[in-house]
Amino acid sequence: MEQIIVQTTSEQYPVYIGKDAINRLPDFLNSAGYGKSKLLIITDKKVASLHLETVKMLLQNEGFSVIDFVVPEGEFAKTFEVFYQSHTYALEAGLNRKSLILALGGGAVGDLAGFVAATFMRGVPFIQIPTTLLAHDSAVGGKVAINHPLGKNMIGAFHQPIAVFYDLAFLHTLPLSELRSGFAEVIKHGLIQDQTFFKWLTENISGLDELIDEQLSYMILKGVGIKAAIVKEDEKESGIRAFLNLGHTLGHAIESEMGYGKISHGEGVIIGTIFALKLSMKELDLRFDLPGLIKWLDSLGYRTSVPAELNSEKLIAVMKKDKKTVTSKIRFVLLEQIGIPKLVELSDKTIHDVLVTMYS
Ligand SMILES: NC(=O)c1ccc[n+]([C@@H]2O[C@H](COP(=O)([O-])OP(=O)(O)OC[C@H]3O[C@@H](n4cnc5c(N)ncnc54)[C@H](O)[C@@H]3O)[C@@H](O)[C@H]2O)c1
Ligand SMILES: O=C(O)C(=O)C[C@@H](O)[C@H](O)[C@H](O)COP(=O)(O)O
Ligand SMILES: [Zn+2]
Repeated sequence: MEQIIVQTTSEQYPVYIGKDAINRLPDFLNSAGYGKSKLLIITDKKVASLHLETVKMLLQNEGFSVIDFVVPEGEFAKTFEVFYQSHTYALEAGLNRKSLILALGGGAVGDLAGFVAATFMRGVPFIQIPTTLLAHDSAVGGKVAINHPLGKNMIGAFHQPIAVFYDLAFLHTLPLSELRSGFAEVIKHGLIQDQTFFKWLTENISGLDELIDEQLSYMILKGVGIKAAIVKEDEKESGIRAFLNLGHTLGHAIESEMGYGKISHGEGVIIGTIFALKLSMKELDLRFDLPGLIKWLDSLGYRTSVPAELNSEKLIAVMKKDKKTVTSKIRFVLLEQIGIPKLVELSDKTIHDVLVTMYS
């Protein structure tokens, strides 16, 4: 069992990572003073069918009072409607300010449940119990949100969990497509902060269907470590936290233009990352074997070009609403070198000229 402490300006919390990490939950709750609290597990339909019973039984056997609210899978959970329904359920079930919310699932469940926790009676504590590879990123750092038709994660808050229990056994039921989505954020963490780790990934990961626990655990520890270090310096994205957005400017625009849930978050991020690397080579003289990277990504089953049905002008218009953008120019995370990111504002013409090369 590994433990990483996340320290922000105002909060400090543990991330337990490993097999059987979930077994630590009852003791944690008792020692943190939640022994008598009503616990609300928010999870999605798929995760409920696979893992809800395990978590509920663990808590009920130790005498906790636990209820659950099951939401639709994926981006369908990150809507106003489901957000509202979650609040209605919590109110009707008699949750109060001493209650605690547990997010059991991937990033979509974590983002929704965290935002419900951030807003229920002006804020109650919550715990992340990630069940996807992607959630090594989403469960740490306190960004919680739902989507708006005009943009990804547009309605949200910063609300740190009080703990994260990352039990690798939950990941054994993940389909290949979800491992692929999650691995995109692992690659991102290497690219923005750790050249050696990025090189290790390209040299050691040749198929996502054959990942073993040791590799998963190594990647999660690295990713959480990188994220925790960035969030420690800049909890609310006034500076370096924006580097965690590598590939997301175009990635989010692709997700919202295709319709949330039509392409996974990670697949959008990979296309956005290739775009950011092309821009970096043009604007910052980044020296990088992009054909080699694309070949590797292709072999892992990623889409590496912008879907043909998406209009480049419309994508640029959507990117203008990106949260990083504060002037008329869109702001991108680019790389001066692998491991050395930089925020750069670019003209529409520069963006357009490179974007049109992103169609196959
Ligand atoms: N808050 C953040 O910092 C942050 C960071 C990265 C991504 N995100 C958000 O996270 C979301 C994507 O995360 P995700 O892919 O983990 O989300 P997800 O919750 O949508 O999970 C993906 C799919 O996998 C299924 N699933 C989850 N765990 C499973 C398991 N153990 N076995 C089988 N199936 C399982 C879910 O039912 C769902 O269908 C996006 O909305 C993205 O915007 C947030
Ligand atoms: O934690 C962060 O900061 C990130 O940017 C992590 C991203 O992987 C994640 O997708 C995040 O939700 C994007 O945030 P947003 O502010 O661009 O919506
Ligand atoms: Zn992301």
